[in-house]
Formats: sequence, structure tokens, C-alpha cells
Amino acid sequence: FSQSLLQTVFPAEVRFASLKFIHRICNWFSAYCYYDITEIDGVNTNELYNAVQLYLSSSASITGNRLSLTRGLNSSSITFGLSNNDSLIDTFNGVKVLWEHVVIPRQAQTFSWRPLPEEKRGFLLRAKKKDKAVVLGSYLDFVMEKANEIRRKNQDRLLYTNSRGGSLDSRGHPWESVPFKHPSTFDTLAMDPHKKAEIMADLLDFANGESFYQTTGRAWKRGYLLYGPPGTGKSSMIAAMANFLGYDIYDLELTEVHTNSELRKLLMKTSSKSIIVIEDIDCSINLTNRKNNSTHSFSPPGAGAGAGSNEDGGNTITLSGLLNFTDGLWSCCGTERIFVFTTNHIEKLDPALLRSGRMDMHIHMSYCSFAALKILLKNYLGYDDDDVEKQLLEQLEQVIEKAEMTPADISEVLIKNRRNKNKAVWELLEALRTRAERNDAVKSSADDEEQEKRALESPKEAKCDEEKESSG
Ligand SMILES: Nc1ncnc2c1ncn2[C@@H]1O[C@H](COP(=O)(O)OP(=O)(O)OP(=O)(O)O)[C@@H](O)[C@H]1O
Ligand SMILES: [Mg+2]
Repeated sequence: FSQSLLQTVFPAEVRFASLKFIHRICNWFSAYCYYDITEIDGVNTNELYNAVQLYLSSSASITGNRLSLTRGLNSSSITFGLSNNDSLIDTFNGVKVLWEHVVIPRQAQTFSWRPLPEEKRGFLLRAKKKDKAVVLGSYLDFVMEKANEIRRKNQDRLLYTNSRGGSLDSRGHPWESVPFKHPSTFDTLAMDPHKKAEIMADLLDFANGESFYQTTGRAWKRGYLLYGPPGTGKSSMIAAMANFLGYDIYDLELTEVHTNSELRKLLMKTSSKSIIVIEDIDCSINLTNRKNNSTHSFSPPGAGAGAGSNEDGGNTITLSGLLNFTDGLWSCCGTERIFVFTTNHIEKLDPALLRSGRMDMHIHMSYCSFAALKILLKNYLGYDDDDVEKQLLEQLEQVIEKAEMTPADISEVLIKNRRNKNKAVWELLEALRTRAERNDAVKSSADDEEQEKRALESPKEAKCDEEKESSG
């Protein structure tokens, strides 16, 4: 009876207004302000919600008393999160905030274009009113940034490729991706330690160089050219780079791209923090058309016999198209990208590709040196310097340069004998010696041939010169 009386005396509008008023007064005196970050905002997933969840996962492991665990798709590690309706305190630049994870069961399904989860989840952020500026100004940015970092660390890298003749997948993407799980790292890479340290420092400078690139007005990208014989670790180096920086890899199959504009589209669909790789760039040359036979065309002079015709199946990629891809205005449509080209024959490359500033760093991957050999012995046999007899080590050092064996060849020998470590080293020495002797023999016979050739040609040349003079 009293309720119905109340309802008649105070109609709904009045009650609502007074409640609102009381609420406002409470708010007025409260020292706190509150922010709701709901999982789904309207129809879109709220990116901030996911970011907060990840961010809290980094601090939750220390202070939280009840945690929820998740493991994402493609991820090899577990992340912690705040459990339902639990809260924790975070401090940022001396500002204290409270995070609460609020979960409310959703009432009977209302009409919606897509099925909504049964619970309504969100984070409630409480901060002092005087800290409002800090929270909105920099704290939330900090949370986003931190979350991205965690995401990159947790998520395995992706390897993208375009090798389907330029067709698009169901979502209109020209790239196909698979989880990238190459185990190569800079630790396992056998090469000169100084060179390795230099490359690693260069990569770090690049990754941390946002402000540098901004102040110098340069596009935030870097190019590396890896050259050297097969089996010297060019592809392994690329994998090590990706694992080191946590970047994805785009393996660009140039032979599957038919026009410069297609190339540009591919570039536009790459994300930042990625390595764009073109392997064996010298081999893509023959497959390109010479239609655009300018000074920038890939073809050597004289090879453009079929100029104008499309005998390569409509392949009209030109070197200038490729350089536009890496250097031109379009190359800046994303940030923080590394271009890596590899080749076995640097001498075959067009000088336009090699001129300074184009590829920032030329890295020569060469035959296995003594320093590199030590790394391989450590990786494959677990041997340090002292584990190998001094004499044996010296003998290895003597032949290694002459043998010109690639790290791939050497690791082959070591793998084969890895159960008997002592035998492995001796067999390696044997293999190195055999190679060294063979190389010596080849070299001396080549020298002999050269001399013979010269001896044969010199009278001819003399005759030629005579003829020229007489005709002139
Ligand atoms: N520098 C190295 N350090 C450690 N392992 C190496 C190195 N070089 C080669 N290997 C081993 O040899 C294999 C082949 O090397 P990789 O594919 O990196 O050579 P590559 O230079 O890319 O050759 P190609 O020019 O034929 O593409 C690798 O799987 C790796 O096990
Ligand atoms: Mg390779």
C-alpha cells in the first residue's frame, strides 16, 4: 500500500529526476572519476578493452590474487588476466588508479545483427579527479603501447607470401600467412662476432629510432642487401632478424607479380613492424619484361630484343617500379619496415640498386671463418674453446680459410657425427683438408690455363693491332 501511495505521490519522472540529482551531488563530493571500457561498444569490438586486458596481464602477475589465464591463437605463451569482478591497483608516474573487471550477465537477448556474448564485460577505471588529465592524456596511451608490445612478444611471428599469381583471398588480401616458427637466432648464426654485433646494433637503432627518423625527415625504413654463395646463412639471417625484433616477414615472390601497380598494392597491404624480403633478386631479373627498357630496366643492354612485346606472360615489372616500391613515396605508406634483398651474385645487380642510400647496409655472407666455426662447434657439439684439443684447433684454423666451406656444409658434417663429438671434429678437419687441397689444385690449374691462354692470344692481338693500323 505504501509503495502504491509513493508511486501516486511521486510519479516516475520525479523519482528519476531526484535520483539523478542525488547521484550528481554524490559525484560532486566524490574525489573520484570513473571510466567504463566495455568489451563491445555498439557493434564494434573495443580495441581498448583488449589492450587493457593485455596490459593488466603484465602487472597482474605480481599483485593480483585471482587471475584468469588465456592462450591466444598462434601464441605459444600464456597470458594472465584479471578475473571477473576482481580489481587491482596500478601506479603510473605517481598516479594511483584502480582497475576493476566488471562482468554482468546480459538480460534476455535483445534484437541484434550479430550474436552477442551472454555476459557484458568491461573494465572500470577509477582515478582521482585531480589526475584526470594524466589518465586521459598519457596513461591510456601508455596502456595501448604496452599492450602492443606484449602482443608482439606473445604472438608468434607470421610469414606472409604472395605466391598465387596475384589472386586475392576471401577477405581481399593479396598475402597469405602462416605462423612463422624458424628457430634461427643471432645466437645460432655463425658469422664474425663483430659483424654480428654491428648488425644487431643497427637493427636496434632502427627499431628505437622513431624520433630520429622524425627529426631528420627520413622515412622510417631500412634496407639490407645480403649477398654471398648459397648456404652461407642469408635466409637464416632474415629469420634471426625477425626473431630478434619480433617482426613479421613478407616473402615477396617477385615472379608472381605482374605489374608495377600490383607491386604497389602488395606494399600497401603490408603492416608496419615487418621485414619485406625479396630473395634471389638477380634471378627475378630474367623473368621481367623489357618493355620499359629505360636505363632503369633490369635487362642488360642488348637483351631487350623483344622490347614492346609481352612474351613473358604480361610481366612488366621494372627496376624503377621496384625502386619506387622500396624508395618512392609509396614506400612510406606504413612505418617501421625493413627491406631485405638477397642475392648470390652481387656483380649481376644493376648499379641503380647498389648506389649509396638505396640499400643502407650491404652484408657479405661469406664462407665459414674460424670465428664462425667456433660458433658452430658450440651450437652443434656444445664445445667451447677449451673442449677441443689446442693442437686440433690450430689445425682447423690453418685450413678453414683455404677450404672455403659454407656453414651449411660444415653443419652437415657435424650433424652426421653428432653422437660422437670427437669423431665429428676429426672428420671435419679431414673434410676441410680435402676441400683445401682441391681448391689449391683447381687454382693452380686455372693459373696454368690463364697463362696458356695469354700465350696463345698475344700473337693474335698483335696481329689484330697491325691490321687495325693498316686499315686506319
Ligand atoms: N651462418 C650460418 N650459421 C648457422 N647456420 C647456417 C649458416 N649458414 C647456413 N647455415 C645452415 O645451413 C642451412 C642453409 O642456410 P641458408 O638457407 O640460410 O643459406 P642461404 O645463404 O640462404 O642459401 P641460398 O643462397 O641457397 O638461399 C641453414 O638451415 C642452416 O642450418
Ligand atoms: Mg636462402
